[in-house]
Amino acid sequence: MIPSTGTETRDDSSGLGTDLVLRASNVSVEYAGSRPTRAVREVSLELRRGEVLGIVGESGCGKSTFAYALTRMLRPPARMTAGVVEYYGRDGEVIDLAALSGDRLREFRWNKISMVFQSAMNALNPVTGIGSQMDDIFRTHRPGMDKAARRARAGQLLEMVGIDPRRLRSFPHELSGGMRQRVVIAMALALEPEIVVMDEPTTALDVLVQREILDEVERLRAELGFSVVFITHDLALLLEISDRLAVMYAGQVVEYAPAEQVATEPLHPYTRGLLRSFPDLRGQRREMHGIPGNPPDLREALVGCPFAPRCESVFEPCREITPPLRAPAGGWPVACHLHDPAHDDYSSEGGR
Ligand SMILES: Nc1ncnc2c1ncn2[C@@H]1O[C@H](COP(=O)(O)OP(=O)(O)OP(=O)(O)O)[C@@H](O)[C@H]1O
Repeated sequence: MIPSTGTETRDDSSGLGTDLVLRASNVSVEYAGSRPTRAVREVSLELRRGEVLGIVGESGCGKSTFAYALTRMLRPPARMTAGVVEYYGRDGEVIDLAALSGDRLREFRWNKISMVFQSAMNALNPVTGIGSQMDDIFRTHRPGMDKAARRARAGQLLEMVGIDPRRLRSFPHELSGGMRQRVVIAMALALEPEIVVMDEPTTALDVLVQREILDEVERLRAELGFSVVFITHDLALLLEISDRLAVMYAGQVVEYAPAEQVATEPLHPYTRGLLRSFPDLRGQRREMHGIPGNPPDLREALVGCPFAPRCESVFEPCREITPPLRAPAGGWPVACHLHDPAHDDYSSEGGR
């Protein structure tokens, strides 16, 4: 067991603590089948109190599967085949999520960690009013609350995400997509969790609504102090909202760094490719170049660097040796031979 971090300090004035709240160590997930899909491969990430950790990568690189593993929501045929996910409480308690089941797991999920998915419609029950869905959360998890208190709190939560509390009487189909997603966010925050995992929460919405909701999430995070794991394929967006960023490719983390470092000096050729694939949100126009080719089939055994077939800087070791995620001197973790001093001879010969 990893020791508790209860002695670490916290800077409450900035709202961004330095202590851990969640740690994934060497997590691997497989989808069973005649040829199993190794969707997540030995991923280790840490989430600190109050921070936004962004996870980015193209479709199919394992982001959602990892999010499900973090929240103990994997369902067969998915199975966590290795690794540990641990929650670090404020009081120094450490909980291995694998040890939770039944009521304890349900309780943990709403009280400590909650999840917001891309499709609000899937998260809401279409035949039940918003008010009664919110009421259910309190009835289940706060049995001491009476009806009036539950109703007042539900109204307060809607107001918090910018929705008129009279909407408690509405059904999901009577709300716009943006409003539904706000309702889902309000529900995720209902029990004041310490961690909110958001998987493409605004992708289905138009750009203006997306912007409003992201501003709202940022405001709430500053106010309530929860941590966010934010998953998307949109790197430009993540650079704006994240403190740190993990870039995933083929089930692995290939770069893990503070967002401003990724924005200004990305190390991995894949990260550089992603940066070139999106327009700059700060208004600078630049030509967009997608990354040619496709991510590998995760049912195949991968030899060497999984990005090598698409990499503009590929050199000798890449096709044979899988680069480990390692921080070069003065740098941050990156899985690329270009940044491994052992290969300096090759990489200086034009690899970059
Ligand atoms: N239910 C499933 N059964 C089998 N394989 C699956 C299942 N769900 C996902 N996969 C596979 O797992 C791999 C990772 O998928 P995952 O959805 O986690 O990636 P992602 O990065 O979140 O992509 P997206 O952005 O499209 O959601 C892919 O190869 C995908 O085909």
